[in-house]
Amino acid sequence: MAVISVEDLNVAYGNHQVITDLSFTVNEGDFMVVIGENGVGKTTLVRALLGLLKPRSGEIDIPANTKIGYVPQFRNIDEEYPLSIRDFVSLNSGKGIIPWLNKRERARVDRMIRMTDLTAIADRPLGLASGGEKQRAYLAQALLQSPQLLILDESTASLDNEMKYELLDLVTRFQQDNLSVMFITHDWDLARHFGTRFLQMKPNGYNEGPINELPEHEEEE
Ligand SMILES: Nc1ncnc2c1ncn2[C@@H]1O[C@H](COP(=O)(O)OP(=O)(O)OP(=O)(O)O)[C@@H](O)[C@H]1O
Repeated sequence: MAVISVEDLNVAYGNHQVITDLSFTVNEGDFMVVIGENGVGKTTLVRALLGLLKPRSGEIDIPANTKIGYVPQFRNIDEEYPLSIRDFVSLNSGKGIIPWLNKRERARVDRMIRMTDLTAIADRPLGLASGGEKQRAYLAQALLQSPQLLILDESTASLDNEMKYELLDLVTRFQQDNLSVMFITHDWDLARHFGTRFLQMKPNGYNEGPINELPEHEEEE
């Protein structure tokens, strides 16, 4: 079953056409890698999928019961950021932060913190966490609502290589709960390692297919 299907999508900023006649589908259980060079329109696509940008034309079809979790590009959080990791994850409960959560909601937050290996540091301010810990906190926050689709927007860009693999390994653990993933990247090694399907965005068109059909990486003109 499709969790997102896109047909003939066109997105522009004023006169600057960024996405032209793009069609693709993400099905249940896919780890869809969206790959392409800088400036090709990957983030623009994500913004359109999240409803933050109105397409010029085309269809974005997301079934009514599909929730989307979103892990943004890594942003450095100020050391003085006051919320603890647990409070930061709780922000996505729709109820504000602990202690106003009920017992069930609190148990849910704790479970998510456990599943992202953050239990030992859950009371530490997020601002003092390492890059990888911050990413896991974003992941826990995004997964708190049990989304059917998780969009990771270059979330690994500022992590070192080992941490990138760790974070995505963790994401694949959640896939066993029928989570579909859309991973936006320009890292070809990560794409091949974790992807089951790919959408390649190029200045002159798009390719979609199973990951074993992802072409060799060539520098684009
Ligand atoms: N708000 C905006 N107004 C005008 N042009 C924009 C805006 N945001 C992005 N663009 C342009 O749209 C094009 C696509 O940008 P986008 O950020 O979607 O690319 P990307 O593939 O995500 O790039 P990167 O890999 O560098 O993050 C670029 O030429 C960019 O300069």
